[in-house]
Amino acid sequence: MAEPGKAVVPWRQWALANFSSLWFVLAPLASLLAAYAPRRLFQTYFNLFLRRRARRLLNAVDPYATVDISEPGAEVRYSRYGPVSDNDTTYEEAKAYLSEMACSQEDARELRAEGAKDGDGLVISIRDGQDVADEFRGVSLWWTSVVDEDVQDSRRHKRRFLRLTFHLSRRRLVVDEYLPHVRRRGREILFCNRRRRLYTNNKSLDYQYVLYVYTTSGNELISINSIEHDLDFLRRLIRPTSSSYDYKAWSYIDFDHPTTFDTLAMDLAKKRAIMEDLDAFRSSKEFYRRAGKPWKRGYLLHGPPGTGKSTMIAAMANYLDYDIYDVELTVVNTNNDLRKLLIETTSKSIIVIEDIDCTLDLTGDRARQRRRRGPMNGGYDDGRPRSQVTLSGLLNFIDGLWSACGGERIVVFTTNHVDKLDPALIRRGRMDMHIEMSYCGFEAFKTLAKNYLDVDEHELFVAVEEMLREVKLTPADVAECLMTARRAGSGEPSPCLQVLVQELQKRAEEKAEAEAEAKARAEAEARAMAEADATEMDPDGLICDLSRED
Ligand SMILES: Nc1ncnc2c1ncn2[C@@H]1O[C@H](COP(=O)(O)OP(=O)(O)OP(=O)(O)O)[C@@H](O)[C@H]1O
Ligand SMILES: [Mg+2]
Repeated sequence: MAEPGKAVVPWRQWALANFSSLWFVLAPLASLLAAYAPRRLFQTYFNLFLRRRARRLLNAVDPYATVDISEPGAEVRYSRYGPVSDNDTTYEEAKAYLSEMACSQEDARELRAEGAKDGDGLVISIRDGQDVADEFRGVSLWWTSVVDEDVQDSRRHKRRFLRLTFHLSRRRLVVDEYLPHVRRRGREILFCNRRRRLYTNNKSLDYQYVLYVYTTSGNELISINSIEHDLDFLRRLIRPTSSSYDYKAWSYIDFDHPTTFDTLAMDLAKKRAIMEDLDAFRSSKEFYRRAGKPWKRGYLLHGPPGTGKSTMIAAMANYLDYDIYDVELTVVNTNNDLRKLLIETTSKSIIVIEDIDCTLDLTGDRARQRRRRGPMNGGYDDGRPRSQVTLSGLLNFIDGLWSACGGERIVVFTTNHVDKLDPALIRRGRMDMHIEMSYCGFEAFKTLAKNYLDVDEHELFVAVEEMLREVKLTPADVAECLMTARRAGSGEPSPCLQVLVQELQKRAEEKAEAEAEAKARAEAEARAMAEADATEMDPDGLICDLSRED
């Protein structure tokens, strides 16, 4: 309502009267709208409509898509513990795949060669900017090596990519089938070209735990290495110091053992059975998957010292072309450390625990283990923390849930005293095949004679065969005899075999003496027992012998 005394001004009149002031407000707004709205409209329109159309148009002109596989390590990634190594192996796998292709294609003429990481070989790859064509299920694909100089990086880091170009309509085939095929084949090539390794575990970290105690005077650093309190509780509060970040669980050297199954001296039927078993294992990936079993197999090698248990492991590794992980249990602190070791092993490997009966207290007396260890830590042996690895930890190591990761692993235990081991440790399913490595038989001897003297037949063989039936000599002993004459300068087989025959004769005599002694001792004992029985039954000698006439 209008106020009394004041004329009613229509809004138009009011607007005209205030036009100049309104103009000042509206003009900038209008110009802003004029400038902004079309661009916004265009962008929306472009995004919704034109871009899609443009892409279609582009696809019609250029119907090819690309996938880049970049060299690892181009970007340094950081975790909260510091820089982390790039474990993506796709680039290396694709490079190995291309290397094989480049070597087999006549068109690929401009190649690059780099020294292989393992071994003396060269890795051939395509030169930057060069193309190599491939065909997969009738579809053509092209690979190019591309170098991208990262100008933002002050060190002008060169990033290399392997670029795969393919027709857009084949995208699913490339992603779902071709690239996995490239990785698989690349892995196989890398595996064949690599030098095999013999790993051994490093001593578990003695964590230098630190505890920050917040006090009124500031933070104090307290080392609690030897605190006899509930370490488990403290471990939840604290983290290991930074020295543990670069800790490596395994160290390795190139594995270059010359033993093969041909040079391994043992009963031929037994040897063949082992080789067939290994063959069956290697080719049974699908079977294990179907049967719901992790792809691994356990072998227990038992027998006296010097019968070739360690030699057998080398022969297995050479036969299967696997790496060896030699676990030294005494330097593994806890079951958890043991699990971590397992996780860091690769597939196609043999995990070995030698002399399992001697390494830890892993015999069946689990109650004694518990008493010895106490609830928290294993105490100390010679000032070093005693390993807390338990039988159950080891059982889990062999066939717990973690053991299934990776697949294609062989576990080998060796022992001189199979009877000392907990039956749970060596039951079938854990140690699937029990192999007894025994004293040297004639067949094993013939293998050693071939290895050391390069002879298949000799007149002394008959004598050796006869004596080996009587005398127990380990293959290590036989090998030593055959080597003795060689060391003395004779390369001829006869002197070497003579040494062996003499050794066998000596052992046969010792055996006969020992047997005679044992027999005499047994007879003496039997006589003593008979006399003692007689005295017990007739302490006063009253019973007379009626058969006697006087
Ligand atoms: N069966 C075998 N075939 C060929 N060589 C053998 C055989 N057994 C032993 N040798 C020879 O004897 C040496 C010792 O053998 P090896 O270390 O394999 O015995 P082992 O059974 O592992 O003994 P230990 O129980 O003491 O560990 C080997 O270096 C090898 O030269
Ligand atoms: Mg051994």
